Amino acid sequence: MPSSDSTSSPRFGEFEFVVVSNRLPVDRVVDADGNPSFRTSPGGLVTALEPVMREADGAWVGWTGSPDDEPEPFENDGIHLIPVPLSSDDIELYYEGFSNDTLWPLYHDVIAPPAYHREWWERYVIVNQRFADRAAEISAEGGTVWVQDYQLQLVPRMLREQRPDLTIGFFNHIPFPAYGIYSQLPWRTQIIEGLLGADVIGFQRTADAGNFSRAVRRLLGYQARGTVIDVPIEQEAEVASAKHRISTVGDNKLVRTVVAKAFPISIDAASYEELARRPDIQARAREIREGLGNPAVVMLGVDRLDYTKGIGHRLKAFGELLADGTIDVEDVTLVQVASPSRERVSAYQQLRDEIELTVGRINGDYGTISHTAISYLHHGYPREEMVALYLAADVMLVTALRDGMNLVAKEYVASRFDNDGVLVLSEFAGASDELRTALRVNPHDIEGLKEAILKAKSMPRSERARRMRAMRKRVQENDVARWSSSFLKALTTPSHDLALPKANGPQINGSQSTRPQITRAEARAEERATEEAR
Ligand SMILES: O=P(O)(O)OC[C@H]1O[C@H](O[C@H]2O[C@H](CO)[C@@H](O)[C@H](O)[C@H]2O)[C@H](O)[C@@H](O)[C@@H]1O
Ligand SMILES: O=c1ccn([C@@H]2O[C@H](COP(=O)(O)OP(=O)(O)O)[C@@H](O)[C@H]2O)c(=O)[nH]1
Repeated sequence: MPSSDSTSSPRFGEFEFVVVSNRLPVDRVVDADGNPSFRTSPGGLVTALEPVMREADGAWVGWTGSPDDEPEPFENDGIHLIPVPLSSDDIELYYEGFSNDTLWPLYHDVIAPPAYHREWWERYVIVNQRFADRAAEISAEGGTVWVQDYQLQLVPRMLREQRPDLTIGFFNHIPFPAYGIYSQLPWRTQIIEGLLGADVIGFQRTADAGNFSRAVRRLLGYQARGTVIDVPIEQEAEVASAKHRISTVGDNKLVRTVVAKAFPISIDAASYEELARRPDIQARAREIREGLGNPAVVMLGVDRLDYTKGIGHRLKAFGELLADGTIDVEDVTLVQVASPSRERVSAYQQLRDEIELTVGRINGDYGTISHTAISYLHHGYPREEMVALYLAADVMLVTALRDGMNLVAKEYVASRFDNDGVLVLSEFAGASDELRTALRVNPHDIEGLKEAILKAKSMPRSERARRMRAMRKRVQENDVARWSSSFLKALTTPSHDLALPKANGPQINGSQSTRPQITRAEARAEERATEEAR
């Protein structure tokens, strides 16, 4: 595999295409003799990027998931994996602290209070620099780097400072909050500046992209019209190396154009359908129902045990329906998978206690010897078991209070090749922008949630099929391969071709500027559309 030799300090690495994410897409496996090794984990992102990776001989930079682990770069399934070490202190301060106890609650509309600690921020900067240095070291001249998610928001700028020759993309998998919330962050300007190092910044929803552009206008005063933001040039080198994104505005001032736009992520829909059609998985789905005592209706929730997922609201609605006798424990069972997550962060420990107390109470109050109201599973399951659960479930409950996308909703739809099953979907999950024929709910409205659960339970077959067909079409058409290809296309397309109408712009180097002009009315219309999408 290509490697950079530190003794000769090459200016450029050899990889034309590099993905950078907090975690590498690998699982640690230990063989019979106790020897550890890594196996590529079959996530959607890997599936989507595998063909691009192979074609471009790409590399993936990230953490292996274990503290103080620094294996040599290795190759797996045609992907070069470049580990970045994180010490126990880094994990505590950068990952559990700043990423998951500051940014995560802040970006999810302060459902839980974010904690602001200068020590966490300082480590976030140090660790981001480590990821940026590694990516800078291995990227080929003029290559493309795609940075993933909120843990690494400073990487784009850090990378550009070292390597202005690179084309840099960033995708934010979680929401970007409204300015009134975002502005709490003591380091709000540094984060925005970090992100603006990218050429294209992708968000899950149009509303997220709008929130980001407004934050840029408020904090930095840069022009942000439509999906294009003008960023003043800082380095001469940028002008030569990023020609297709350089433009002039106002008094012949040079700017670099940055696109901030929605690219809703998806799943490898075909692979879910393939699994769902397998006889052994269908047999497992029947076995699951039998194991539950063959209730007339099986409801399902699948979430990381996270306060953003609205598990408590779902349990409250379900418990009240049992309490008022509208549903009967003999007829309806709720299976709740709550996979362990971020277990050292106190908000997550507290949530686990609350949820498990509630489940225990509901089961104690309404369960019978032969029927349990809630089958609660604090485990993570492999994909085959997930699909069996999706097939076994008459009703899928996704009641997130705020969620970037929620892939579970899309996986349920992709698995239901029988055009059956009802999806109850929170309007606060990114998926609700696309899955318009789901039963959409506001999870804070417990009465509304109860009504939706009852409606789902008794929905006629023809209506279930009509709604499911429309959602399946959407998920099949907009799968994860489309997501990655549309993002990468945006990254290599001049910004004016992406979003804005053509107009007569100023001249640069004797040629037409790449920066088109839009009228005030067009800018206002774009703002209105963004507000409406929210
Ligand atoms: O790595 P962890 O701390 O264990 O957390 C798991 C991942 O959770 C987040 O997922 C988000 O991305 C999904 C795909 O785009 C999206 O559907 C979901 O709504 C988001 O919450 C997180 O963004 C990842 O970085 C974590 O690895
Ligand atoms: O026991 C489990 C629970 C969840 N998942 C997967 O974890 C992902 C969860 O993604 P989502 O976007 O719904 O939420 P996130 O956890 O990323 O916030 C989905 O692909 C699920 O199939 C899984 O493989 N096993």
